[in-house]
Amino acid sequence: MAEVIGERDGILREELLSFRHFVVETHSLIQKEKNRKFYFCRLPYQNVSHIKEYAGYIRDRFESFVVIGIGGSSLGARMLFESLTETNHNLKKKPKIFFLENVDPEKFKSVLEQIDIKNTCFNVVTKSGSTVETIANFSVILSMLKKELGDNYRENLVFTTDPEKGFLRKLGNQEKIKMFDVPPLVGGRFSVLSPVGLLPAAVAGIDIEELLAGAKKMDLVCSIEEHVEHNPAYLIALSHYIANMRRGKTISVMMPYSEKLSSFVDWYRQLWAESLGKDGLGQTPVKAIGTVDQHSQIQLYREGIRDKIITFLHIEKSDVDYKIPEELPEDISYLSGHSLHEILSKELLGTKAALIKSKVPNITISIDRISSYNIGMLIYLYELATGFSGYLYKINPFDQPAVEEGKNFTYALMGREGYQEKLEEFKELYKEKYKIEVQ
Ligand SMILES: O=P(O)(O)OC[C@H]1O[C@](O)(CO)[C@@H](O)[C@@H]1O
Repeated sequence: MAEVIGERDGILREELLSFRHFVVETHSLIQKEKNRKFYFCRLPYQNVSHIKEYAGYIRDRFESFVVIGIGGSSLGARMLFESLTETNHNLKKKPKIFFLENVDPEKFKSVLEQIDIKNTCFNVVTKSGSTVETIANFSVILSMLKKELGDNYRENLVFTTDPEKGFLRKLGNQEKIKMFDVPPLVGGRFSVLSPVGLLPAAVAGIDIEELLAGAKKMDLVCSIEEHVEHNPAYLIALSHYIANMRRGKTISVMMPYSEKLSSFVDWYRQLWAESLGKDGLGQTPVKAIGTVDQHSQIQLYREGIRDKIITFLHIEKSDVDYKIPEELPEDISYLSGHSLHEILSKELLGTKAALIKSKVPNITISIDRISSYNIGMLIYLYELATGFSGYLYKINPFDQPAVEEGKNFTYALMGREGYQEKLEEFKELYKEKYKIEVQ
């Protein structure tokens, strides 16, 4: 706040409160939109027994589980897996879980080397049913499965896709493959609490009901409280908006003091970037990890260009911890008897103090521990903050029109039917701009 870091960089309480009427109006619009644009708000209330049941079957039957998807069709599931299972899950537990996102042959090879394809369930996740990377990875796997298993290949597949539209749904219907629905009103980056994220999470042994309970709790907090200072989602949205539009903080750094929350930031990056980056507006989300990036980025954050607002994620208690011995040489005896997690927390406090001294705006979100419930709360918090931000920036946070152009050129280059005109446009562009003739 301005009272701590001054008015040039900090937010004035009056400034926040001046949005009071806007917040009340937007709050009631959001409540009305919960069966339409804000349908993701309904996901915490769904019945998940069918997901749990099928996940149970997969857990009993397969040694490995591979999610084939990209963007909103994988980041959420990966975030749940990496934050809520043991760090070395794949070394200790079954089924081992993998993610095939990119079309990078090296990555593909490394996954293949760690699985026995006959004992692996592949979850192909794509809302549109046609994303190039997903369909390409899937096609290679499909031919391998057919070679290994003949007609029984179907048993090793489960699709998560639109309930009616798209190539994958058509194929699933034809081939009688087990399928789960992506709710049509929920876009990829808001879909982690649907089967997109819940099936892989349940297969990994995560308590998905607790996850939804946390999201419900956050929905409750944010539904009854329309006062800007008491609604955490609106507070996050407004403080970022004011920092961006009135203080020039065009970059939002998210810095968890926890390696396990690294992919929470990957998920947040898509949510914030793809939802709000429109009409020349938005804020660039950046990942930093405490304490590691203290030794890499903090010089810039404190004394470099003043374009950042920083969110720290603090975990109060760690499920594991290691104590530093009492008997240490005098030079380092200040560490005696302390623990690793204690140092992590103190370094966060130290970094925060240093940023405050340099008048860098920052927010701290504390959770008592990394649990399904708390991650459910955080997911819902950021999804709602993003949806609310759409009203602040006066943009539609639920589409991604600018992503399509690159996809269309790729289709054209890959020779997809109906994209001949796009190919001509591509060739023309290269000729004109780069003086390169493309064949
Ligand atoms: O689920 P799909 O349709 O494969 O899309 C994957 C991702 O691709 C995007 O459309 C961007 O290209 C994201 O919005 C989406 O999450």
